[in-house]
Amino acid sequence: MDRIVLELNHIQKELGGQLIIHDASLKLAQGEVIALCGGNGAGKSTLLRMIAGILQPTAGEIRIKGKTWKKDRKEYAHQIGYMPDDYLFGQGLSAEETLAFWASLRKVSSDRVSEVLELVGLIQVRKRKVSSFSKGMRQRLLFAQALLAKPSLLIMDEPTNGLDPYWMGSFVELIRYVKNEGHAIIFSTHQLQIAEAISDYVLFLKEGRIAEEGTTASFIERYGPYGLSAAFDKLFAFPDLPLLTKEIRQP
Ligand SMILES: Nc1ncnc2c1ncn2[C@@H]1O[C@H](COP(=O)(O)OP(=O)(O)OP(=O)(O)O)[C@@H](O)[C@H]1O
Repeated sequence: MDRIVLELNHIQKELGGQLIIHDASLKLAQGEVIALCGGNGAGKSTLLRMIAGILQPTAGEIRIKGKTWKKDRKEYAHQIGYMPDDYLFGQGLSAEETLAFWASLRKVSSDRVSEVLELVGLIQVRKRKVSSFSKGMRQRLLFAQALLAKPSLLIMDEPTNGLDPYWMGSFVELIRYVKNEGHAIIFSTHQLQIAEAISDYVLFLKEGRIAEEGTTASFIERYGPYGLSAAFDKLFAFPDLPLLTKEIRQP
């Protein structure tokens, strides 16, 4: 059986007359997690939006379980759960009403709404208006909507942004659970410790190109015990600025 869920073949994206993504190729199988890392403006969100079908590549092809957005839009969209990096919620709705609305669009049962509210720890506050939620609570609600239809492919743009240490740890546990259920996951993050904790494979994007890639173990082999953060420093540090973080990290 073919376990490949997501396939990118030589993707390019031009925006505003500029090439934002140069040539990205990757494969992601069932039960695998890929972390997209890189500096600000590297192209992570653009790449994830293309996978989610929100943007179309200028060149190259994206397949999800063999389907393309162009030819099989419905089947393609059906496989995806997408958590954007920012979202403006309907201000008058409660958490439960918000999820129930998304669930009805995706023909998901109300039992599943309660299940995901429980998973992300919002069941007690489900009747509260989303407008009263903190950033971290809104992130958890966005995560819950992405999980609603038990997608084959979970796409998340900076999912741990705004989470406190408790929910950060819980998020790691949740992703491990979702991974063990056989879902494929691709997400972007600036938090290298999160990439290290949950991903099988890490891609560093720099100026729209895949600058480094490999398993976290392979980063340790190549860059020493600080693996991903040493790779990040090499790829993205400004040579004229002192690397204070390095000193802080030294025991
Ligand atoms: N609609 C657009 N028109 C022109 N340029 C764009 C557009 N959207 C994004 N860009 C540019 O594309 C580049 C990549 O942006 P993107 O948001 O994908 O980066 P990112 O890696 O997600 O960054 P960050 O970590 O800061 O969120 C940036 O230089 C950005 O200015």
